Amino acid sequence: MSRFSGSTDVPVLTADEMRAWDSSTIRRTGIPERVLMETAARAAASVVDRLYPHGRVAVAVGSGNNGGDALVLARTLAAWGRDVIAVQAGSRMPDEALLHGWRIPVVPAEGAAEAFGGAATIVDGLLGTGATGAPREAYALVIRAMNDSARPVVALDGPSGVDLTTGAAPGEAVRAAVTVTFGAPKRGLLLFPGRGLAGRIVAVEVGFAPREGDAARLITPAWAHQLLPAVPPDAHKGRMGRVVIVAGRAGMAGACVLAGTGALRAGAGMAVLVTPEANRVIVQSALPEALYTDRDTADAMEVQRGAAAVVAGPAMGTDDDSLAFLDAIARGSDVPLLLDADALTLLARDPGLRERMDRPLLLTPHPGEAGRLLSSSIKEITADPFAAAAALAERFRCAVLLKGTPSLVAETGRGTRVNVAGHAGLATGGNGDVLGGVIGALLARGMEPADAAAAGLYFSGRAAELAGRGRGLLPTDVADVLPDALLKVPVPGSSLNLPGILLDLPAAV
Ligand SMILES: NC(=O)C1=CN([C@@H]2O[C@H](COP(=O)(O)OP(=O)(O)OC[C@H]3O[C@@H](n4cnc5c(N)ncnc54)[C@H](O)[C@@H]3O)[C@@H](O)[C@H]2O)[C@@H](O)CC1
Ligand SMILES: Nc1ncnc2c1ncn2[C@@H]1O[C@H](COP(=O)(O)OP(=O)(O)O)[C@@H](O)[C@H]1O
Ligand SMILES: [K+]
Repeated sequence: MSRFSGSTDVPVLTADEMRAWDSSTIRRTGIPERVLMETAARAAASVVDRLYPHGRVAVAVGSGNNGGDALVLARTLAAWGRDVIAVQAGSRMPDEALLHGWRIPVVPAEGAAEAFGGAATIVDGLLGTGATGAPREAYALVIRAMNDSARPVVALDGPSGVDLTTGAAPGEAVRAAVTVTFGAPKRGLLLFPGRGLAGRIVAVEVGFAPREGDAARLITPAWAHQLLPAVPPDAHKGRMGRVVIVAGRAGMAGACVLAGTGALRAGAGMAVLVTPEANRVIVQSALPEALYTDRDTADAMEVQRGAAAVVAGPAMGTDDDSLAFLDAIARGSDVPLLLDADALTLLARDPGLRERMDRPLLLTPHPGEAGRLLSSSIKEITADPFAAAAALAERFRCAVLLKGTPSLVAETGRGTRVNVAGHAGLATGGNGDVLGGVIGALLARGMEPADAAAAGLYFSGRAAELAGRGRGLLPTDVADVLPDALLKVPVPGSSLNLPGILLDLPAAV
């Protein structure tokens, strides 16, 4: 289960942004680089000592500052009484003065396999944010020895060989059990394959200045809960938001039921399901709390009267009749509109739909739908989802929730929000429908589209974590647990029980 500090603000940075933040902190605050390194390495030493308290620690040392962190960590653990050995991968060691006179045995890269074989735990201090391209030969040799050793590896800042901006691994890459990352999680740790290679991700605070500007940020529990509008004690159904859901062509009633359930479980005052007559008996039996409207005879303006938000698309169909109805819906009101699934395919076919509507808009594509909207391939979308989400937001002048691992929320002029709540048990058809309903309810409570999208992702992901059914999780389970996710702010802190942990994310399995 993901664990966070109480902070509302945890940036997610590219390697370049990290370096810029580094140097601006040093320039503005006068803190010496050595102090940042000392703080980072001591935090990592605490994690290593807490998780792996017994046996020898072999520390792989690169020639840059990531190697400097490794030397400080090695010296710190030695001073704490641990048995430590270093493996030198670069042609030179970082400044020996970092060892403060502690004598740590050092072996060359060729001795890595033996050194790792004789250790209980390995620390990867080869490459961090300064790496470019695939690890060169001596580094690759050490990385292979690490991965072959069957010992747990703790990576400093990131697993060496992973591009900390893109998550790509162009050559040999460390498979870490744990990554201790400094100051903020790096974007490349949250994107696959980097996410898979990083193992458990522990982000530690190391003394940076507050982060300004529009960098990407994590969707944290504290942030999501603080956004939720309070429920007035004298609430009535009219004030809690009426959500209109256009979903489910004939024979596809499930999408409509799931979206409606998501909306009501997330606290909507009323859900109106607009779906063909053929689905009526099913949706009314499955969700008697919702109102039913026959899509084939509905007037698009009339059906949106009194609505606070509209969700359109899940399994609604992509034929000409569906496009005509979507067009009428889009033009028929000015309350926030969420377009998902088939509505996105229709929008890709008729992008002019955007110009014909005048209302706050949120698109929630998966990479396939995003590819159709941007006329690019799924591969291009997933290679740089941050860029794809931003391009969609720009192109359609709206908020965009791009689904994936991780799912992202972008809007022009705002920092992208990154969701890390949830797990692969959500990869089941129907979870997108529940999510659409949840976001619809949040929109109906007056939240901004990008905020509603980000909060919807967090609360659905958190519900999936709380439901605890692993890969057997059903979308209805997620909906059932949603009220608990919405009610309870998780207690800050991680099982490491150390101060200064910003994020503690379990390994992706
Ligand atoms: N500067 C600071 O204030 C802080 C930096 N920190 C650490 O410093 C790291 C960044 O340090 P650097 O900028 O020195 O960069 P790195 O240590 O990540 O890497 C640069 C070194 O690796 C070599 N190198 C680059 N690509 C390579 C490749 N493909 N194969 C083999 N060698 C390669 C370079 O020639 C250089 O010697 C961070 O990841 C973090 O671990 C931390 O100490 C926290 C504070
Ligand atoms: N491995 C995963 N980890 C976290 N969230 C996931 C994972 N797989 C899917 N999800 C989430 O589940 C939802 C599935 O949505 P979608 O692909 O539209 O499904 P469908 O339309 O079939 O219901 C999205 O919010 C997605 O981000
Ligand atoms: K590293």
